[in-house]
Amino acid sequence: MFKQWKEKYLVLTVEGNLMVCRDADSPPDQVVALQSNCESIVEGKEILDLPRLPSGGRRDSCFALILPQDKFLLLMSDSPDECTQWLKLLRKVKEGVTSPLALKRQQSITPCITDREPLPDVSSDKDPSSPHLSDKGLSSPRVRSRENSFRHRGSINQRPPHSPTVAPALRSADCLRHGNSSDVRAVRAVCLLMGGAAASSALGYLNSCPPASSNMAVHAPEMTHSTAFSEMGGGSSYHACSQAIESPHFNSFDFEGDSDFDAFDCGGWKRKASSLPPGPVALPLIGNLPIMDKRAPFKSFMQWSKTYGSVMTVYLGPQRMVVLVGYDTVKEALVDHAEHFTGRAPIPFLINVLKGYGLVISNGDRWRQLRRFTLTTLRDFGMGRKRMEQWIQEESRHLLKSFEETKSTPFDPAFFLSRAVSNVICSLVFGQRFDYEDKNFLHLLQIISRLVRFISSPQGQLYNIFPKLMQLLPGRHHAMFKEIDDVRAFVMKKVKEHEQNLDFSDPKDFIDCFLIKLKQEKNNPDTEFHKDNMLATVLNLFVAGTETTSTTLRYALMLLIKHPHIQEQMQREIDRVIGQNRIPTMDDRKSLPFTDAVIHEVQRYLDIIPLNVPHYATHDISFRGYIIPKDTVIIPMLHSVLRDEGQWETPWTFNPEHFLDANGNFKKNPAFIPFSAGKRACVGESLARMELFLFIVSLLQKFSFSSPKGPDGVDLSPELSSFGNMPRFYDLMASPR
Ligand code: HEM
Repeated sequence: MFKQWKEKYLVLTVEGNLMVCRDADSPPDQVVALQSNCESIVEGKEILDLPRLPSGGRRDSCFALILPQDKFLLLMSDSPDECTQWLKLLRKVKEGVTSPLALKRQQSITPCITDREPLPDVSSDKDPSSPHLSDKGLSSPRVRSRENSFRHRGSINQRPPHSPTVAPALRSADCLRHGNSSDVRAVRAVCLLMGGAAASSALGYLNSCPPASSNMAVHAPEMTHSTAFSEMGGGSSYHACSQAIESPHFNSFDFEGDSDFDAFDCGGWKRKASSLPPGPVALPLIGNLPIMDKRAPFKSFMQWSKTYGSVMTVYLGPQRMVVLVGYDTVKEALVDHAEHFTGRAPIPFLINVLKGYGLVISNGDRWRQLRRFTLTTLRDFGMGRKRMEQWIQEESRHLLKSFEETKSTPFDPAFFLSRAVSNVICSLVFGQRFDYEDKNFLHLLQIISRLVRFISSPQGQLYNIFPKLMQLLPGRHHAMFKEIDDVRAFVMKKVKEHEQNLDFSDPKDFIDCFLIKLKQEKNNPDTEFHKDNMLATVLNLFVAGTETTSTTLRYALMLLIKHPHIQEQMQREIDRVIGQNRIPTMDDRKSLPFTDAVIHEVQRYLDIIPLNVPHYATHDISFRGYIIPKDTVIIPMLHSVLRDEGQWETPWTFNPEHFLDANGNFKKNPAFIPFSAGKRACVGESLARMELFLFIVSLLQKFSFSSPKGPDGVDLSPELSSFGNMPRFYDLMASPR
């Protein structure tokens, strides 16, 4: 399994063999014949899936030797400069431009980093472009302990470390490491990535292994410090200059004797069971469910990641999942390696509801076609633009009126808010808004709310884990599926109406555009523009465009009631910039930094989709030294980013200062990703952000919000916390200002 970067000693022999040693005194763990056994040498910037670097490590300090059979040796030097010099030297030797023997002849050959004090002649002759040994390396305790070293005990190196005259009995005089000390060019090298697919590469090579062995789990007891060379399958046979180098074979070695196989023949990055990220022990069929917090799985994931790290394997029932934790990891996956992390997991409940179609749950070409079309069409209809702003301003007017009608009496704001928010997406998709008194509209909104709550309930999660079983058992999911049929019937009715009234030269909304596309593509056998995808994508937009934004608004008001001083500060800012009468616009946002910061902080603190919408490995993915096998569900955990202690000053507190600089100006934070990130990120982000800003500013301009139970009576803890963090229902009072 992948463990960590480790410091290793590299020794370049005059024969052009690069020996990888544990330390100055150990026999080589691996030998690479540069000219015959190294296919190429690549720089860090060319390595696509460079595993996570240790603190202070740099991509441009890394390089890899590509070996036969998809194996490679990944190395990192202390600095980019040193790396460049290593590359120069190794390439020269590999390409035969500089013969190692010529190197030997140049007393100044470098890297001149010995495991003893520098020789007097070295510095004077030294090639200025050569890597240097840091002082730290010279005084390394490992170096100084050589008197007790393995080599010293063995029969090979009987001479004092500095004696240039003692010819070692069992060494080749041409070995830079073991030859005449004036030739010694043992190098304190570099960090070497140990373990896992990433490191495995050629590390297993040792001629002391029985050549026939292909066992992946061969211990190398002969490699321990207490073993003499002579015990290693024959005296000098370990030596880089020996015959066996010509016919290398690869095996697994547990270099540390801790049963954690640092290196094994894994064929490059290819998957082996042991290259899966670590995670808690899982039971057959039920996986980690018995130890998981069913009401808030993300809490268990956070807890486990303290033990298993930021990339871990978890089993939700029989389903293997890889959970990505923390800003660095999630960003690296979704943004830096977007092409690998864009897949969507099959979500049984949604597949059932959507009959397998539509943007949200699709992959491959279907997803690409639908996503491009959806984004373009939403933009054409003004998403993120002036036209959309006007629709939201218009809807705000209706919302304010409906609040006014409550006459400062307590009411549950949930459906007031969802009617307003939904009408914005309805204008885009259906080309119409619905009256707040429209009973059918309210019925649909209630179903959508129940649907999202159901997915976030333990029962909904159970359906997604054991769909076939749950289908056979009685339960709320059956009622849920029936209710969703009502929403589907509504959408179908709207599609029919659109078909009857369609004007090809003047599309009025998303459905019109889809119908036109459908006609244009009717002779294209590969088209994804058909009725099933249309129905499902319209359902996606209707549901996603309604519930997330309205729940965020509901939670925003809850937080403002809980923190009246923040509410008052926002009102003061709004009064100063906009006044009480002018309709708020998006242009006002830059003049309302405090308000903007509060809205961002509401989203961060609410953390509405803590686990993200699950992603999927549609192929084997190599990531940070692990292999995420095809068909693994991937959870790029938004909660872990929005609460990342390295990114936020007070991650567990509602604190608008997170988005303000010392001068009170709005300050961005890259870890603000409630809409996720990368190619699969929310398509409605700009619409949702516009709605949140315009609705909240309009409401605060006209009302003050309070709770009949006072600020302390507001319970911010979510009622449900699996797929979504669902805030509790509550009553508020809207008092006109
Ligand atoms: C506060 C409001 C919203 C939040 C927090 C939110 C969040 C998210 C998140 C986390 C995802 C999953 C991204 C991923 O898989 O990496 C997503 C996907 C999606 N969202 Fe939103 N969303 C919001 C509003 C909206 C709105 C208004 C719409 C409608 C226009 C919308 C439509 C979608 C769609 C269609 C997807 C699926 C995209 C795909 O699979 O390619 N969302 N959203």
